[in-house]
Amino acid sequence: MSGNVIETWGLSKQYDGKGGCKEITLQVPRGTVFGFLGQNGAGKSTFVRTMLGLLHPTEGKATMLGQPIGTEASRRKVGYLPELFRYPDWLTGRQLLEHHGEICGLTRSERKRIIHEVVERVGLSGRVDERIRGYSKGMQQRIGLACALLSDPDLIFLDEPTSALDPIGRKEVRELIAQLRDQGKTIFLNSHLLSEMETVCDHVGIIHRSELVVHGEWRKLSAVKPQIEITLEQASQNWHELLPFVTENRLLRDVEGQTTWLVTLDRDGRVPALLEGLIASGAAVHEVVRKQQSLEDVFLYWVQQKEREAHVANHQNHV
Ligand SMILES: Nc1ncnc2c1ncn2[C@@H]1O[C@H](COP(=O)(O)OP(=O)(O)OP(=O)(O)O)[C@@H](O)[C@H]1O
Repeated sequence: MSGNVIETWGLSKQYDGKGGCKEITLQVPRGTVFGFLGQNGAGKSTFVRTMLGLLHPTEGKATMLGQPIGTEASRRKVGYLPELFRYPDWLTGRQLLEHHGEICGLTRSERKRIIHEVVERVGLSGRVDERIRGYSKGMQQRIGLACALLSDPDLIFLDEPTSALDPIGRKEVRELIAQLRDQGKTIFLNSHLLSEMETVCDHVGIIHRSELVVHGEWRKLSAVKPQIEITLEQASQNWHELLPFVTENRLLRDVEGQTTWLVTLDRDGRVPALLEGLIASGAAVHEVVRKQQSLEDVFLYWVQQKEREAHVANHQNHV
């Protein structure tokens, strides 16, 4: 098996030729937390459900843990927490886990040990013998997470795992995800909460209008549009016009003769030329700070890029 736990080649699942996900070619490396990002209706759930064999692809192929999707072997070491799944609420948390454990093929003694462990892990100790009917949304999400972990999976799909949790619960789930990754597990995470994804994900894939726009280590993807915060004195009014690689500039502060600008460069590696150009124009450079882009910046950049490409293609088709 390669170092990738998920590999897809032109995988599509469309509904009457529309929507869903289209021609997705993607690799998810083992031992990573992979964030799958997209707006509502972008195609995230369709992709996950197709990988899990719950939907049949309309085109392309894919493997999970080295096995073709749709087979029992591909799902054997996979856990899945669907978004806001409704569990039979007359059961207690423990009864639900017992049922899931049986389905996973765990023996009675394995169930006893593993249920104890996962309940501790998801922070439900002391509440597991209560009926699910009385659980808050956050507790229901925790019991769902416990179900997803029962079979000690190597690959875990979590669909919006923290949407119903309070800030402390979210932090606990982030820590749990990091622990699972440290044990060598791979976590495939669907979430709209980009600020949360940013702290926990190493790799991301961005899906827009059913198509994968880009995927990889998100901090490398952020290098596409470097931004610098720079503080100057005696800068000429039009300093940025003299430097063609400065694609955008915004005055952030003007304090006691020093102006601070947010400068966007056309590509990486331009900072020495920026400084040379500024000094040659007579400006004194007081401070240069590289701005780390947020995952939201990265997401918006790629989605807007995709929209621009679609607009140009549409325009050309109409000429
Ligand atoms: N059963 C279906 N029949 C027809 N169209 C569908 C079906 N399921 C999803 N779609 C369409 O496919 C597209 C992708 O939907 P999907 O649920 O995969 O998106 P998503 O990214 O998971 O959205 P969300 O974040 O809102 O859950 C949408 O346009 C949706 O309307």
